[in-house]
This record gives sequence, structure tokens and C-alpha cells, in this order.
Amino acid sequence: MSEMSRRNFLGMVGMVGGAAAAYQMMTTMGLAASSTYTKPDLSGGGQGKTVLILGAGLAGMASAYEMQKAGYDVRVLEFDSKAGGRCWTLRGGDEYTELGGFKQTCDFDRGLYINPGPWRVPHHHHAYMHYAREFGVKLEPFIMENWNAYLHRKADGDKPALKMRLAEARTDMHGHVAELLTKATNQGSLDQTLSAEDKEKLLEALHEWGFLNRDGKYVQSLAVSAARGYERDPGARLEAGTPSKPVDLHTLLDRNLWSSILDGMFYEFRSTMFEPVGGMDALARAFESRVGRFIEYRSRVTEIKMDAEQVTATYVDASGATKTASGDYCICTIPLSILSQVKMTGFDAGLTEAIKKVPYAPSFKAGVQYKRRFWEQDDDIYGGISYTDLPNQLISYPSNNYFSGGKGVVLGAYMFGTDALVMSGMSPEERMKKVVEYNAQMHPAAAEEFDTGISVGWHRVPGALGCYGLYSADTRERYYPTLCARHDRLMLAGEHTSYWNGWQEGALLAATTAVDEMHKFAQGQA
Ligand SMILES: Cc1cc2nc3c(=O)[nH]c(=O)nc-3n(C[C@H](O)[C@H](O)[C@H](O)COP(=O)(O)OP(=O)(O)OC[C@H]3O[C@@H](n4cnc5c(N)ncnc54)[C@H](O)[C@@H]3O)c2cc1C
Repeated sequence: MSEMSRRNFLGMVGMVGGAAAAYQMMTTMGLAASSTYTKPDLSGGGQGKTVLILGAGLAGMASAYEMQKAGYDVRVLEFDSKAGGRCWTLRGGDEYTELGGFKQTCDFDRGLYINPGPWRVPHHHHAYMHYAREFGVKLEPFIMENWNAYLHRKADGDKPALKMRLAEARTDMHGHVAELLTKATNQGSLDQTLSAEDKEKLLEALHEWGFLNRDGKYVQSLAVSAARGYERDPGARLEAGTPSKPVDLHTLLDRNLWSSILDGMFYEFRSTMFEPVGGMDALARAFESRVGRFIEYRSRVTEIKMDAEQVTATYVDASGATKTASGDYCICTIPLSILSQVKMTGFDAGLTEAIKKVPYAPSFKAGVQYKRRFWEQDDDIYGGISYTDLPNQLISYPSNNYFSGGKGVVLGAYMFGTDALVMSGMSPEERMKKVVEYNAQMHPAAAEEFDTGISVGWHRVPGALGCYGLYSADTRERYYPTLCARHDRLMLAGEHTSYWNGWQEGALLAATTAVDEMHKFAQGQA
């Protein structure tokens, strides 16, 4: 088909079937970007065959959902008393006991919640979007970038604490870099690199991009304030606004201020991002309502054994009794952090070695209920994320219920690495005291408005023992292919067998591709 006739053809499809049909046709023809998600093809069915699924997180439930639809006889063993795994929401009345015995009760007001695990979904996560659409899970925008949120740096030696709006740091960084590049271009430093015409165009672009004055300088002015914000906003009559004072380049570099304006530029955080209305566990609940009847809760797998005929899992059930369950095939979605402690019998030594080689990232999250939404009322921040170099790293504000008079819950800390480990080592009360103390350094009102909170240190979550599989280039090369391969009657699936580690999309893609492959194997055996 020539380029012209392809376009005409798509135009016709669009007119007849609407945008969705045109998009479908474009992806079929390879003209539009699409995720690697494709619906699993289980044609031929799985009647008369049994599948044992280990773990009822998103990967386990998506596997169960697809395979039972195709006629397989499905059985799911799940350690926890709930399904969803890391896809989890805490609401008022929920209880959570972590490894080590600390028990917390969530005391949030009705309607308020925190997502201790996943909390945002990129629009290009097509497997997630597919299931959300299929199950009618309502999504709302998650405000990832709010240029009016804060950028905070703690006092450091003789350097005072610093707090500015993200828009101020972004505009100042643009301005200073544009001024320097303009100078270098005018001094002829780029003569070997750029044609005279491109030099002119670059100067023009820098002038606009960096809000420079006619002399190529980035200076305090009303024009600059139109981007970074004003000292005093414009008003009526003679009030033109008072220009704000840019932060100098030395401070931007010295205090690492530029680093906090990058997040939204990454593909994984690109607008528009979404979250399910009412809590992240909505997709887990939707899966559970479809496959819950196959799940045996509070069943902790301790051994997986494979022979020529089947795969058998030994597990300890809710009563403490040791039992076994078998399937012709097995999809194991237990995180590697836990699977490394499960006895594997009848498998290649390469697989058991690979399972032990992937560490899991430590991470800590705290949900804090404040008595009033002071970030909106005092600071004009509606959703989005403020960043700090304090250990709590950020505050994320709710993307919904703006202007509601009552209380509100923020994500008061989201920490990784050593900070997360140190924080998780404290008692829940001590942690919350620290988190509120950190929050108050950015929002002084936090100290007196604190109401209640709950925290989760992920390496202490019994069913996960970590946030997500942390691959290095070396482990990705040496062990990842083994983890992704089919081992006769068993396949591993979960975020750890995807390149979308730490995302629900990874779990769903891993499950749908594992199901596809296992089905092909089963068909070959029929
Ligand atoms: C702090 C944090 C932030 C995140 N942020 C995001 C985000 O913003 N967006 C996003 O899309 N994703 C995010 N993720 C990632 C997302 O939560 C995971 O990638 C996804 O939920 C993993 O699904 P899974 O099915 O692979 O594993 P899991 O959900 O861990 O499921 C595994 C299941 O196995 C069970 N199990 C464990 N041991 C046993 C045993 N011995 N026997 C039987 N069952 C067992 C567990 O109880 C669990 O139900 C985040 C995760 C964390 C922790």
C-alpha cells in the first residue's frame, strides 16, 4: 500500500469505526506505538488439564483468569489471607502485622486510604489498561508533576534550609543554561559544530527556552516571573506584579536542585498517569471476584517438586497442617525473595541458583492523615509531589477530593536504600514521629495537624520481603534468561520476569506471556 493510500484508508476506518477502530487498525499496520502487550492466545483450550498457580498477586490471578477461561482446571495457593500481593490499599479498620511482630491498625477516616505499594499507573501500560477496561475498573488522573509543589533542601552546615517551587528551579535552570550557551555560541565556541544558520536558530531557541532578555541574559524581570512565578502576583489597575528573584546557578548546582525537576521527563512517569478511583487494590479486587473461587488462602508453599508427569507443591495450610497439591503444569509467581527459601526438587541446578541471585530493593512508605488539607489551603498545592533531601524523600498529595473541608491523607515518606532500612528498623510510633517531623520542615502546619498514620517497610512484609527484584547488568545477563525460560512443566512469572520491574505492568506481561508459552507446551503434549 502506498503512503498516500494508507493514510486514506485509515481516514476511512476512522470515519466508519471512530478513533478506537482507527487506532486498532494503525497498530495492526505498525503505524502507532503500542506496548508489548498482546492478548494471550489459548485457542484449542485446556480442557482436561490441571494448572497449579502459586501466589495470588496480579501475576497469579491474571494467569488463573486466562487459563480458567480457556478451560484449564485451575488451583491457586496463596500465603496471605487476601489476594493482590503487593497491589494493596490500607483503609480505616485494616490491620497489618509485619515480620518481627509489629502490628498496626489503620485509623484513617472513612473514604481515606494509602496505597503502600503501587500508587500510579502510566498511560502506556497497556496490559494494565486492558484489564482495567475489561473489568470496568474506574481510573482517575494521578498528578505526577505539579510545578507548584515544593523543592526542599535541609540546612547543611552554613547553608540554610531552602524551599522553592519546582517551577522556580526549572525556570532558573533553563535560564542559566540558556545564558551560558548563548554566550558560548556568540563567542564562536560552537563554530566547528554548527552551521551559521543553525547557530542563529539555536540563539533564537535559547532566547525563548531560557526566558532571556535582549542581551541574552537571564535576569529578574516580569517576563521571567511569567514562567517561575512572582514575588507578588499581578492584580487589578496598576498592579503589574512584582518580579521574583531567580536563584543563582551556583546554588542550583551546589544544592543539586536541578535533579528534582527530572521525574516527569522519564517515559515511565510521563503524563498522563492514572490511579484507580478509591484505591490501587481495585484491580486486584476485580481479578479476585473472577478467580477467588480457585484460591486457597493462608496456604504457604514450602516445597515445589517436579517429575515427568506433574508438579507438586507442599504447603502449610491455615490450620498448620502440611498438605500437597499437584498440577500437570505450574505457574509460580512467588517473589524470588521468598522462592529462594522454598525447596526446589527435580529442577535444574541453574534455576535454583538463579532464583537466589536476585536481591530485592528495600523500600518504606508512610501514609499520614492530617486534620486538614493544609497543602491546599496554605500552599496552593493540589496533587503532585514535593521533593526533599530529608530521609523521607518526598511528600505526595492526594490527586482527588480537592477543596473537601475535612481531613486528608498524604504519602509522607517514600524511601529506598539505607534510609528505608533505618526507618523500618524503628517501631511504628517512632517512624511516624520522624515522618511528621520531616513533613513539618516543608509544611510547618504538619506538626500540629497530625492525626494518625501507618507505615510499611517492604522487606518486613511477610509475603514479599522486599519491594521489587533488583537486577544489575550482570544478573540480568547471567540469570534472567534462566528465570524467564520454561522448565518443562513449570514457569516463573511476576514482575521479576519482566523488564518492567517494580510495576504492575511487569507482573501482568509476565503472566500473559507465561500462560501463552505454557499453553503451547500443553498443546504439543496433547
Ligand atoms: C513500594 C512499592 C511501590 C510500587 N509502585 C508501583 C507503582 O506506582 N505502579 C505500579 O504499577 N507498580 C508499582 N509497584 C510494583 C507492583 O506492586 C508489583 O510489580 C506487582 O504488584 C507485583 O505483582 P506480582 O504478582 O508479580 O507479585 P506479588 O504481588 O508480590 O504476588 C506474589 C504473591 O505470592 C504470595 N506468596 C508469597 N510467598 C508465598 C508462598 N510461600 N506460598 C504461597 N504464596 C506466596 C504473596 O502473598 C503474593 O500474594 C510498587 C511496588 C512497591 C512494593
